[in-house]
Amino acid sequence: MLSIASWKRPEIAIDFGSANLRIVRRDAGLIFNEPSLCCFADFKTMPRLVAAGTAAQAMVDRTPGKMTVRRPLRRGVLQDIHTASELLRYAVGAALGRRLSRKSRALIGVPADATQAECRALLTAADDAGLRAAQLVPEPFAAAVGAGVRVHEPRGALIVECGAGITEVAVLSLGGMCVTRSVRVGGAALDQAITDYLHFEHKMLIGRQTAERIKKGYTERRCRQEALEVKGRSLVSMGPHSLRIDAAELDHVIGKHAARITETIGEVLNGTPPELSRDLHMDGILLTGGSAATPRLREMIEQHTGLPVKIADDPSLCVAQGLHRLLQD
Ligand SMILES: Nc1ncnc2c1ncn2[C@@H]1O[C@H](COP(=O)(O)OP(=O)(O)OP(=O)(O)O)[C@@H](O)[C@H]1O
Repeated sequence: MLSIASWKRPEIAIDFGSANLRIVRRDAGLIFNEPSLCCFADFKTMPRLVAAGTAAQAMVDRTPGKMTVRRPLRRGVLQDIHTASELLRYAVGAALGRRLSRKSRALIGVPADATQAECRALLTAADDAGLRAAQLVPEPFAAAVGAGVRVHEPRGALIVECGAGITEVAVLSLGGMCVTRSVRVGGAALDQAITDYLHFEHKMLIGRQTAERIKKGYTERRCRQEALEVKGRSLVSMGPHSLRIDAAELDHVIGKHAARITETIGEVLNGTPPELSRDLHMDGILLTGGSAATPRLREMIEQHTGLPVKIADDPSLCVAQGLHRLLQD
């Protein structure tokens, strides 16, 4: 990873997530925020981009045989360089216009524990998309900056960046990361757990977008303990079907998912030097990322660690906002 201080000022920064791609410009802030998706025709033979971002999301699980919707990242890391460079080219073009995009230098967020091969793949995709000399920034660091943590002070701060594909836990102090761990689960794994639960317990098939809608609906209704209506296909009658599920049923699914995250936080706390631990006891834990709002996650972290837990303002935008501040430094 290159040092930010050695960088000739980049003009844009990219939060390239498993679920969403966000671009910020130094002088204008957030200028692009769309799903990380591309739809191709004839992907295996001669791939042709049909749609990207929001337009591609409308096509998920609705494509005919010749078309396929692809995600460039899975579990926080790049899996498909071609799709990634197509999406970056589309996003940078949409955000900046074609002429400008070809000359742009960029800062790109990357998981703190990404391997060298994963970092190289991301840089190759950026280069293929026409971006010059991209520089990588660890996402938990960017998230902390975006959430307003004074990262350069000699004081420990514990950040849990809860994304769609990966959850990263980091203790920061003096402008660096002292202890980091990640677990390759996030909001997408929770959507899958909800899908599996309905399949096995209610004999009902639902799509990925429905699972995500159920999760978000549950976030809103849980405090009122309201039941949720779910629509899908019955595995018994094989036809369209709807049913009502109680918030308590989803509590159980979410509890199992959140346990993997609390375990990772426990490992980080166990590996944190005593002076930093003292700071964490006073300041608690800060949750960032779109999945920070997941019900029970905050409660379970509080119960498991005994530390106070806060959710950042606009948690899903913390990485992008942090990258924006780093562009201005
Ligand atoms: N209100 C909500 N309740 C629960 N989950 C939510 C809510 N809003 C968004 N999410 C989830 O947040 C995730 C997206 O968060 P974010 O944009 O931070 O991820 P990302 O940066 O694309 O992923 P990653 O960093 O893991 O690669 C999705 O899984 C989405 O379902």
